[in-house]
Amino acid sequence: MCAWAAPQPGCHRDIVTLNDVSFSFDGKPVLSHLSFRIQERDFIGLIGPNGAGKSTLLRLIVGLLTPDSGRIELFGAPADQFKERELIGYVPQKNNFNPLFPATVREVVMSGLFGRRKLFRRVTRQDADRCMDALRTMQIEDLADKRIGELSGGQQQRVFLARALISNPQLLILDEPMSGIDAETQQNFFHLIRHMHQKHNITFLMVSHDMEMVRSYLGEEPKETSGKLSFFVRHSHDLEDCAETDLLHTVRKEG
Ligand SMILES: Nc1ncnc2c1ncn2[C@@H]1O[C@H](COP(=O)(O)OP(=O)(O)OP(=O)(O)O)[C@@H](O)[C@H]1O
Repeated sequence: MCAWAAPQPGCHRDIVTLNDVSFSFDGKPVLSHLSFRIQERDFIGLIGPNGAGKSTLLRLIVGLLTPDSGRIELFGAPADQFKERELIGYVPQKNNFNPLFPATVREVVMSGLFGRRKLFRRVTRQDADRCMDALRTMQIEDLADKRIGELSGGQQQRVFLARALISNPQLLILDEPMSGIDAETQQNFFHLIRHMHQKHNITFLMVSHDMEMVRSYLGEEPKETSGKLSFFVRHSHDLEDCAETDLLHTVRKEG
C-alpha cells in the first residue's frame, strides 16, 4: 500500500484505491482527504482509537456508504460500477442476532454464495461442499443445523467468517474479527488468516485493537497514517521475488 506511487506490474495490481476521500456524518467530518492504495497480497492492519473512522472507512469501501467527495476504485473499477461483489468478503463488527431469527448456520454460510443476482439459484452439490469446507475451516461443522440466534457471540462471529470465506474472495475485509472470540480460537484464526495471506494470495484489510498481534505480523511501525488512522502493512512475499512467486502459484494452480 502506498499513497499515489506509480502502479506496479505483476502481482501488485491495485485492489482498492482511495483518492482524496472525505466523509462526514451529519456535517461532522469523520474522514478527510484520505488517499491510499491496497495492492494484491497486501495485509493491511488498520489501527486507531474508538471513533477514529475505521468502520466508516470499511463501509465506504464495500459500498454501504458513499463518499462526500473523492473517488474509490475496486479492482480497477469505480466503486459505484463495480459488479463482482463475490471478490470481496466482508465481516462487519457486530452481527447481533435476535435469538428467534429462523436461519440455520448452514443457511447463513450458504447465503455468502448468493449475490443479489443469484438469490433464487438452486443449491448444487458443489455449493454444499463449499459450505462444509468453510464450516470445517472455522471448526463449526457441528453447529451446521443450529439456529444462528442460539449461538454465542464468538460462535456467531465464526459463522460470519465462514460466510465470508465461502465465495473464495480475493479481498477479505474484517472489522475486529477477534472480538468476543476466546484466546485459543483467536490463535487458530490468526494462524489461518496468516496462512491464507501467505499461501493463497488473499489480500486482507483488517481492523484490530490487538496491537500485539498486529505488531507480531505487520511490524512495529505503521507504513502510513492519516488523521488518527494508522495503516500497518505487510506484503505476502518479498517484492523482488514476485516473478518467482507468481510462477510457483501458477504451477500449484495447474498441478
Ligand atoms: N450511522 C452513524 N450516524 C452518525 N454518526 C456515526 C454513525 N456511525 C458512526 N458515526 C460516528 O462516526 C465516527 C466514526 O465511527 P466509526 O464507527 O467509523 O469509528 P471506529 O474507528 O470504527 O470506532 P470503534 O473503534 O469504536 O469501532 C464516530 O464519531 C461515530 O460516532
